[in-house]
Amino acid sequence: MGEVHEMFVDETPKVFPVDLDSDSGGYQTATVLGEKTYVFGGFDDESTLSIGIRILDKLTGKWVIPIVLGTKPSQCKGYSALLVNNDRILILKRDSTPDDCTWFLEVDTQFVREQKKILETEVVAWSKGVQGDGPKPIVISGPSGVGKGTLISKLMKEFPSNFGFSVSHTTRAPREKEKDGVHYHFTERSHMEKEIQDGKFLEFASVHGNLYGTSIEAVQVVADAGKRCILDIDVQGARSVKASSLEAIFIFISPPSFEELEKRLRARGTETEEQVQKRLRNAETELEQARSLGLFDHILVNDDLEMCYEHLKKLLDLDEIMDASYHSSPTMAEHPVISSVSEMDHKVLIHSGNAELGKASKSLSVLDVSSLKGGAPGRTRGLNIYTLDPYADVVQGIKILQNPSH
Ligand SMILES: Nc1ncnc2c1ncn2[C@@H]1O[C@H](COP(=O)(O)OP(=O)(O)OP(=O)(O)O)[C@@H](O)[C@H]1O
Ligand SMILES: Nc1nc2c(ncn2[C@@H]2O[C@H](COP(=O)(O)O)[C@@H](O)[C@H]2O)c(=O)[nH]1
Repeated sequence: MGEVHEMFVDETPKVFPVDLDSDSGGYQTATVLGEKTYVFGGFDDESTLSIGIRILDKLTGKWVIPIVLGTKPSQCKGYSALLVNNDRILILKRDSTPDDCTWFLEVDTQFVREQKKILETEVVAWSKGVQGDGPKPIVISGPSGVGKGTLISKLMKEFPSNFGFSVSHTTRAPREKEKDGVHYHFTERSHMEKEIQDGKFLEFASVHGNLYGTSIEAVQVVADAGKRCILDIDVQGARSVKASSLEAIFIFISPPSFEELEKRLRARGTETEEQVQKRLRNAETELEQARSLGLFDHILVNDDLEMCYEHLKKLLDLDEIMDASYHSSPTMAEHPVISSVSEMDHKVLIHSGNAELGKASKSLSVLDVSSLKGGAPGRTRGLNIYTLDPYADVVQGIKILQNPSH
């Protein structure tokens, strides 16, 4: 056995009730990170907890209501909260199903820091935990007319429950068969510019004379549906995503020749001659950038459509996706009654059990948070949870000391 660490298991939760003000309701918890204390909780009615958040800044002595990004967990009867990795608070919902039990409130992750800069105020972001290496979002780029949309449609049609399309915003006018909210969110430039300023976009770019962008919500909606997100964005957008906290796979679709690209773009018949010329000029730059930037993980040539589609499926490892644990959350008991959580060396010890049911109901799980991936917007992947013998003294290199007061 390797080195044995001592871990003191404190049966009292690492969260404490806070008396804020009378109208905020009963159960609240506080977690301290540096000069800030994150307080959340509060009952909506007598039995369920809705998680509202406020921050006490020790330096100013003032309470701040942060901007809360992401989809928050549904109401619950209680929760345990614990700061992990010094950048997010792990929330374990009590009496929840395993796939809705593990959440993170990101308070100082890369994504949150970026948003704080943009919004110039306090920001926190919710992210749901998923076990294992759930598949990454897919960014598909390539010149206009190369067939990105055609390939994505095929993928969504064949695997409707696996993939979800990130519906972008654009200031360009809708084409004849395009539907608002399905193909794009068609929007006024001034409105989109305001939303960009308000930090609602993960990325945006001026493409062929119009503004296009991926909102944080567009990505979140797909993750909330338990699906793998596909983004159809230009090379500038792909660069922004690469620089952001969204971990994705980057695929560039290339035409077999420039002549063929021109032919497809004209045959589609959706652009004016002037627009076609502009798109072709931009295609040259995009093709050049795809080769030189080292941004893309894969470059696929879309010559024969069926062949290209087969290659796409192969590189996305679709067989593996079918088995992937993307939909599953940590393997904890159904509706665990968590009695305490504590952390050491990126391992969170979770004691569950029901006092009324006695010893037999006790269980001890370890949640390894050492290699979390992704996060808001979307999902926190890479959770690893396993169950231990709650009465063992030494398990997996951790010496467990029971709290003498219990
Ligand atoms: N392999 C292929 N061979 C021949 N035609 C193709 C092939 N792939 C797509 N097309 C056709 O090319 C045209 C452009 O395809 P599509 O609209 O999917 O391109 P796109 O890359 O999504 O363009 P944009 O970026 O402008 O949205 C369509 O008419 C489509 O049917
Ligand atoms: N940077 C972004 N580019 C986007 C986004 N949505 C679409 N696009 C790209 O725009 C061009 C033109 O699209 P079209 O529908 O007008 O033909 C194409 O290359 C798309 O990939 C976005 O959100 N961000």
